[in-house]
Amino acid sequence: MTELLTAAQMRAIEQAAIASGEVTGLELMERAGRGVVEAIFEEWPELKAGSHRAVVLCGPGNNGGDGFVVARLLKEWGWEVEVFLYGEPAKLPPDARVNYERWRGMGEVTSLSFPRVTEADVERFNEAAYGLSGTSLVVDAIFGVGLTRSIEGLSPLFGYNDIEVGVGDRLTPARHVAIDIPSGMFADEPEPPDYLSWFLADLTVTFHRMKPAHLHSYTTASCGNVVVKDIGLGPWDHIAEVVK
Ligand SMILES: NC(=O)C1=CN([C@@H]2O[C@H](COP(=O)(O)OP(=O)(O)OC[C@H]3O[C@@H](n4cnc5c(N)ncnc54)[C@H](O)[C@@H]3O)[C@@H](O)[C@H]2O)[C@H](O)CC1
Ligand SMILES: [K+]
Repeated sequence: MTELLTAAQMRAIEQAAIASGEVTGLELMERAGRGVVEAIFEEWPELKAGSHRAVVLCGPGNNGGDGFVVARLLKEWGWEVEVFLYGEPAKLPPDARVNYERWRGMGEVTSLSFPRVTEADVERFNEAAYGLSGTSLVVDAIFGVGLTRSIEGLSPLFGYNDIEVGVGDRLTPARHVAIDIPSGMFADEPEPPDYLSWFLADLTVTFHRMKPAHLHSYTTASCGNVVVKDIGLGPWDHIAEVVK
């Protein structure tokens, strides 16, 4: 079955799987994070060797939770990883909080002011992600299928996608990976809000099945290459049929 799922259908499938007692939200989050790292190395095999640097930008919900898992896994792989949080640790949902704490056991988190980022935040983030620090990968784990409101207030943070990365004197654009969907897009809408025209991902890793947002291509496709990773929700797929 390959048709698209809405955010509500995805949530219903996830809740049914968890309610069955056969899997926990935390296990799903771990599988999601592993799927993202797998997709990164499939997309860019050159990143499997040598030491690399990633900047992970986590948001206030479980999409951010996936980001903390990805940060931990890349660090375990030997990468240098810098993590930013747009959100409040105390208000993270339980599974994201567990992964926040697991990450904190091995690395720092730079908090951005919330809910409105400051110019200083943008400077700090751009320097980490696009200064001469040789960042090879930027992971967008701010918002996923739970985005409910416009994020225009965050747009300064996203202006970065056309800044090239200085690695020595060789400028190479950092690779942008979006977890689940590029932040700012609404899962059920194939067209992004117009203020999002500047945000492009090179790779979007989503879970279980594609959502309407993944069909979107904005001049150059804003999701980039979309990869669907199985996180073991197949047995509950039929739940989608009873959700509007
Ligand atoms: N469905 C699954 O099987 C799995 C999903 N995973 C990941 O979880 C996210 C969905 O997480 P959720 O917490 O529902 O939402 P988000 O993380 O996308 O963020 C929404 C979060 O932020 C708040 N919010 C919404 N809009 C705004 C705004 N404009 N400004 C500030 N804050 C905003 C909102 O209230 C929420 O709290 C999914 O995408 C996956 O990445 C699991 O990890 C794996 C299984
Ligand atoms: K995202």
